[in-house]
Amino acid sequence: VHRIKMSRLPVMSSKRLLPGSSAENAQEYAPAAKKTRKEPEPLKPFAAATVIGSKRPPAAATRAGISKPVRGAGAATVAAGPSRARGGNITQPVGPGAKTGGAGASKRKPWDLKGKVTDMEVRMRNYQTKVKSVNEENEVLKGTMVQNQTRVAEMEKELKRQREQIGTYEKELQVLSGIRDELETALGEKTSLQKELANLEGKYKAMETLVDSHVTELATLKMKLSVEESTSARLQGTVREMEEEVCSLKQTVGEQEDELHVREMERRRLHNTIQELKGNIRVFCRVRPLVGGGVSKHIQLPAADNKLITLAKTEESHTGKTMDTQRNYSFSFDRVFGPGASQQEIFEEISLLVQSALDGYNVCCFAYGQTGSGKTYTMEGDEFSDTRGVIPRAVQQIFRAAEKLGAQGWEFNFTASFVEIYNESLKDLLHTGKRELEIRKSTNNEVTITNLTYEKVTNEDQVLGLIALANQNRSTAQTAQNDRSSRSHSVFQLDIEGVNGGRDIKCKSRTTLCLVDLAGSERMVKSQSQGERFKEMTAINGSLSNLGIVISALASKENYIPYRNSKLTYLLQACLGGNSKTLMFVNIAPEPDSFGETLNSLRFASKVNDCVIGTASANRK
Ligand SMILES: Nc1ncnc2c1ncn2[C@@H]1O[C@H](COP(=O)(O)OP(=O)(O)OP(=O)(O)O)[C@@H](O)[C@H]1O
Repeated sequence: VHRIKMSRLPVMSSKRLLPGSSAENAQEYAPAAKKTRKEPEPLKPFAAATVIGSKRPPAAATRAGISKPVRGAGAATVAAGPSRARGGNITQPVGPGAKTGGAGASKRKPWDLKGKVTDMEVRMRNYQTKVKSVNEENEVLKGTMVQNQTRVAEMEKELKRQREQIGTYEKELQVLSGIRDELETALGEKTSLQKELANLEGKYKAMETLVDSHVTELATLKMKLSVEESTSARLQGTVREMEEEVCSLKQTVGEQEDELHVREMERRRLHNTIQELKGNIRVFCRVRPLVGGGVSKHIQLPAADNKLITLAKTEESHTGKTMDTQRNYSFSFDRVFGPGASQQEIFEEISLLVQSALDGYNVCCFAYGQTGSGKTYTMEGDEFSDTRGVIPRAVQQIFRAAEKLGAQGWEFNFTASFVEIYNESLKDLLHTGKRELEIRKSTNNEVTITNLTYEKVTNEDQVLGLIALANQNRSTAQTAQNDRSSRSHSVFQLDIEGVNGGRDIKCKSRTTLCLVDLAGSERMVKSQSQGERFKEMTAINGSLSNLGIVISALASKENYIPYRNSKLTYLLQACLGGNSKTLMFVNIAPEPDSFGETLNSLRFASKVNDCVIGTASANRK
């Protein structure tokens, strides 16, 4: 308030004051008037502070100056008023004094120079005091400035340190950011691991449940086991008893096996004796039924005897004066089968002979007779079980008997072959291509054919398959040449090799079961036979008559047996010798117009029947 009043004073006084003094007053107070309108300068407060409390510590003033310079200045300026007011002789004379002085100056008489000088001296002293105070303020400010400069230097140092610190922090921050990234990755991993853990925990729980159930099961099983163990202990006792029993039974079985073997050997001996008594070559006669049914008048088969057959022929009187005469031709064979005999009946008679093949004897069975007399039917038969012929039945019997003998320690190997002899040349019926076949005789008198298929067989079905193949190959050849099968011999051979290694005596046998379907035996009618037919007939007749010759040579124990005169006898020599059992079927056609051929066949068969070929001995080593 005082300052405002003071600032207005020079303005008012300028109009009133004398030119000389008013200029000084104007210079003195004009800045003060400006100061009230302008913002206070920064250093003012310090001056004011120094004036108000010069005894106050400079630090407080410094702090005030640094922190709030503008406001402080304001406060200091306001505070300066009273201090000046309290200054006594400055304010009093300037305020009221101004009024007074002004009034005094204006009231001083122009001549009152002394008064004016006094006023001027008062003013002068005021100014001096003010200058002194300003100088003191200046000194304080200088000190403060030095302090501030030191402070600024410190601050700069601090700033620099802070910056370095910031740099360090930034680096640390970078490191920390890296660590943060790692942490984030680790966190991600942690999350996935937590999930996995949760999953595993679930599984673990499931496993625990499973384990619990297994533990329960185990407990149950343990209980069962203990029960079983006690049962087992009981059973072990029983087993021991049974083992002892089995031991004694084994001993008994061994003894019985030995006995069985002795009996088996005895059976074989007796079987052979029976065969010998029956003759090593036997002839069965079989009469085919008439094609249209009915009974044949010229063939008589006495009902009481199944060994006789009589052919009756009525001869007309040439002159007509005498009665017609009847000639009977009677033949006796080991067995005669009438037209009603079944395939089964036929086989029963020869099954004993087939058994001989397993007992170590060569066996040969062949069918002789004119074309259409029933040779193929007898040997092969039809494919149905009831009408099956000798070959399939013999094969079945052989394999069944071999299986039974297997229980007594016998092991058998079988080899099958099927060959056709046509026009004195050989054909492999188990092979479709053409091959050069040659009959060879080894040093140990074994007869083999070079290039022939010898098929290893282990069961009946395999053999039947081979027979079917042979028939197929034979019928193919038949289509090329009419009625070829009637004009060729077919020879089925089953080589049997048996070993009994289980006993002290090693029994080994090698035999052949030979089943032959001969060519038609009808004689050659010279006028009708020409070219190929003539050649065929010559070959057939030659081989069949040589068969007869060989058999009678064997019967009369001649030194030389002409086996090599025909392929048939050469091939069958092992089965026709003294070491074999031979069965011949003579097949008869019942038609009257076959009378001549029938008589011829029966005569041939009768000759064979009369032969007694030496005693056969088993092929055992
Ligand atoms: N005992 C029989 N019972 C019924 N039918 C038979 C009998 N014997 C033969 N036959 C029939 O007579 C016909 C001629 O028989 P088969 O073919 O066996 O004579 P084959 O002597 O073998 O003649 P080939 O010399 O031409 O071969 C055939 O149809 C056959 O089925």
